[in-house]
Amino acid sequence: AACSSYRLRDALHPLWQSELSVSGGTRQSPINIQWRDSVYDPHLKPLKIHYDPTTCLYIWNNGYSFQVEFDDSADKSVIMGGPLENHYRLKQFHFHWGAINEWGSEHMVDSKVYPAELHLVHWNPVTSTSFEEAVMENNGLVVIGVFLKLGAHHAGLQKLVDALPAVRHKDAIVEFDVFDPSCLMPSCPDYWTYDGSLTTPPLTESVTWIIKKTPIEVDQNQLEEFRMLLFTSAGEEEKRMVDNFRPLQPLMNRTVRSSFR
Ligand SMILES: NS(=O)(=O)c1ccc(NC(=O)CN2C(=O)C=CC2=O)cc1
Ligand SMILES: [Zn+2]
Repeated sequence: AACSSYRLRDALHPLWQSELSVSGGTRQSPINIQWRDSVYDPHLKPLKIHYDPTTCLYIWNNGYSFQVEFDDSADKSVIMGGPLENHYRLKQFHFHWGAINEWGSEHMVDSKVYPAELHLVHWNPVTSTSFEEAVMENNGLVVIGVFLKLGAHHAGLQKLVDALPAVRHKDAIVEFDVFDPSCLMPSCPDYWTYDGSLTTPPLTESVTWIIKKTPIEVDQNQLEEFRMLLFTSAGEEEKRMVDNFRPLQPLMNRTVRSSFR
C-alpha cells in the first residue's frame, strides 16, 4: 500500500505525469544506496574513460536540464571496463539540482542527498545502431552519476557555467567547442553499480548505473548559476529551472554492487 501511494504521489509529480506509462517497473531509478547493503564484487574492473574533447558539439536547454551533446558517430569518446562487457559511446551529459543546497541530487547515499548530480549518458554501439535504439534495449545505456557538493570553485565546470546565460530559455542552444568532461570526474576510482532506468520519460529500464562514491566540489556561485536557468521558453511566464530531480524509487529485487571494500 505504501509503495503504491508512493508511486501515486510520484506519478502526479508535474515533471513525470507519464510515470504510469512504465507501470509495473521493477528496476526504476533513482534509488537510495545503502552502503551496508551494497555487495563488494572483486570481479568489477576499474572503469576506463577515454573522452575526445573535440567530439563536444553544443550545449542546450531541453526543458528538463541543460545538456551537452557529443558526436557519437564513431568510437571517439568511450568508456569500458567496470561492470561493462564492451565499450559504450558518450552521447550527452546533463545535471539535476535543487532550489537550495539541502537537496538536488537524484541518488542518495545512506539517505544523504547532495545539492546536485551529474549524469554522463553512454550507449552500446555493439548491440544498437543508434542512441535512440539503445534507449529501448535492455542494458543499452550506461549512465555515470557524479555527486556535486558545496566547496571549492571548480575551474573545469566554470567553462560550462559561463555558457549558461546563453541557454537560459527552453530550446535555446549554443555551440560549445572543445570540452573534456573527464575534468568533472573525481580522481577516486570507487563506484557503486546497479541495474536501473532513465529518471525522466521514457523512464525505460535500459540503464546500467555507475555511481561514483566521491563527490566533486563546486562553489555557491556555480550552483546559483544552474538555478538561473528556466524551464520555460522565451516569451512564456518565467519558471526557474530548479528541483529537476525524480523522487526515490523502490529498490525491489536489486543488489547494489561496489567496486571497493
Ligand atoms: N537522467 S537520466 O536517467 O540520465 C536520462 C538520460 C537520458 C534521457 N533521455 C534522452 O537522452 C532522450 N534523448 C534522446 O533520445 C536523444 C537525445 C536525448 O536527450 C532521459 C534521462
Ligand atoms: Zn539525469
